[in-house]
Amino acid sequence: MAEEKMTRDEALARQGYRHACHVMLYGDSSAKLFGKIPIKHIVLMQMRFDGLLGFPGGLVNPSEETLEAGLSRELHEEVGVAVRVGVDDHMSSCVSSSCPRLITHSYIKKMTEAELKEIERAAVASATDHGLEVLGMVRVPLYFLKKGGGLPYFLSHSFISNSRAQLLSALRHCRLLSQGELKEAVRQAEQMRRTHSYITLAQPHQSC
Ligand SMILES: O=c1[nH]cnc2c1ncn2[C@@H]1O[C@H](COP(=O)(O)OP(=O)(O)O)[C@@H](O)[C@H]1O
Repeated sequence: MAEEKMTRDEALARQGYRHACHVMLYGDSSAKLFGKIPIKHIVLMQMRFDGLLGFPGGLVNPSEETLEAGLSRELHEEVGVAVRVGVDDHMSSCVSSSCPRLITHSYIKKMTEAELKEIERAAVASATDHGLEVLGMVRVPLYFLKKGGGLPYFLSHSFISNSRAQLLSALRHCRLLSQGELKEAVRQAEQMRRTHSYITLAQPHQSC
């Protein structure tokens, strides 16, 4: 089902909708996998309590706080350190195709490799949600290995709501991968789904 996109202001003007705000924290990296495959970028997602992948964030009530203040508060609970997200970090808003009367807001925030590593440490050491709502932060592999390893396999996992689409559009928007690489990763992921029936690709999940 196609998603209905809108600006942040249009979203806030909608009556009778709940708002969910999630952020892709990312940055550049000089690390190399096996000492030879450049990682190039760190992109953080998380394994949620329900076994689905998604971004850090949560529900925000705009009548009580701004979307960004609410997202920063949720982030603190999930990653254990204060990460300030602002209006400038907003990327897109759309009506959820899987949850009735929910608008999902997607944010992106670039950080240094050291800051991202600190978040990964704190997410285990001090985040109140660790081991409960959040089972762990995960890095998105942005490289391609033989037989679909790397990004294609990652994309064949199951994702909450529209987070898979949010990931793809954020990777495109930030130019972390080319349009051709993204198309190829999606193509391989779809092929895996067809050929390996034990892998289930994200269907709209009713987790509202
Ligand atoms: O990463 C995401 N991107 C887009 N929507 C998401 C993501 N994670 C969760 N959602 C949607 O937003 C709703 C609320 O998100 P979440 O479960 O993180 O909030 P909560 O911890 O405040 O309940 C979920 O029920 C789901 O429909």
